[in-house]
Amino acid sequence: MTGVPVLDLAAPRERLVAELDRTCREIGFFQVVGHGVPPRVADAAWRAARAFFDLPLAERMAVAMPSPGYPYGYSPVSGESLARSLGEAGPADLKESFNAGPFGVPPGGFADAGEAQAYAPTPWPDGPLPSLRTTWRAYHGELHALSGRLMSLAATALGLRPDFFADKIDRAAGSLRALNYPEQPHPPAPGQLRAGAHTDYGMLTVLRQDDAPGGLQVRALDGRWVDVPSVPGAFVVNIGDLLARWTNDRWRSTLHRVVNPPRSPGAPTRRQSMAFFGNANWSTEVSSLTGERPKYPAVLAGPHLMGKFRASVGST
Ligand SMILES: O=C(O)CCC(=O)C(=O)O
Ligand SMILES: [Fe+2]
Repeated sequence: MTGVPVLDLAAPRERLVAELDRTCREIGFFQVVGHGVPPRVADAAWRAARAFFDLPLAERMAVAMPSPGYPYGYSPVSGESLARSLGEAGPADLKESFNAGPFGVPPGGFADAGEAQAYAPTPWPDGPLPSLRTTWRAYHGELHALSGRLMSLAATALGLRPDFFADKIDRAAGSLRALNYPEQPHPPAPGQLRAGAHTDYGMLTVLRQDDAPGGLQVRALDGRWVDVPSVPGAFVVNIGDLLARWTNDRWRSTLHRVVNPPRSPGAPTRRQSMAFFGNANWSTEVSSLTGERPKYPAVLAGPHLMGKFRASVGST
């Protein structure tokens, strides 16, 4: 398989799950159309994110992540190195982000302080941008529902009953992140990228991306970096480490990165993306569900994810 296929979620289920299994084994990425997320909900959240990044830095910093390792809020340019989550001493990424946690708290209290932190409040900007919170609430709800549908398809593709994951993701802290990759008036430092090569940590990531130069690339099985073109209205979906581990590596959590735009003066190169990170319930035990000899020891979903996140912000 060369490139990242586009799957139509409105296609017959049998064909869809066969294609899903194939692409998750071979490249771990696909794009989806026919997903049913209303464009006006997606566009409103997208525009609010752009307006947030257009605010003066002082106003963005007013909602900065309050401490290292705090999962939500604003992270300024060079505040994160995704390559560092893999233990590499990568230079800081040329991106800024705003990160929002879940919009409600699940019933029944938290298992431990880690789970409570996954539900920590998001520091929302007020005043100039009341719409960030309201538009993101609607978008978060849509993407939470879409990732539930994708997990049902995933279960079928893995030979499980369609609702296998339902009670393992129903109290998961899904988070929403908007990324802004600014213009690059000066050449980046050697090895410095918009986002360093990394894998995602959780179950599924559902990404909307701009059509701008300097975009997302995925590392194919043969080691080549493959562009993920912007398809209007589509979401890019990829498998995270936790789901790959759960499938005993039948499915791949693939390295990806965001490269710098070409240094062609005059052409606008600002790029935006929005990622929804779908997770599993904090206390769900993840151990091979393929029936083959497990390659990895069992882990609890939440603590495993939080450890990776902390490494990426250098707070371990
Ligand atoms: O901006 C993108 O296209 C990808 C961002 C990404 O991979 C991430 O935030 O995990
Ligand atoms: Fe990623």
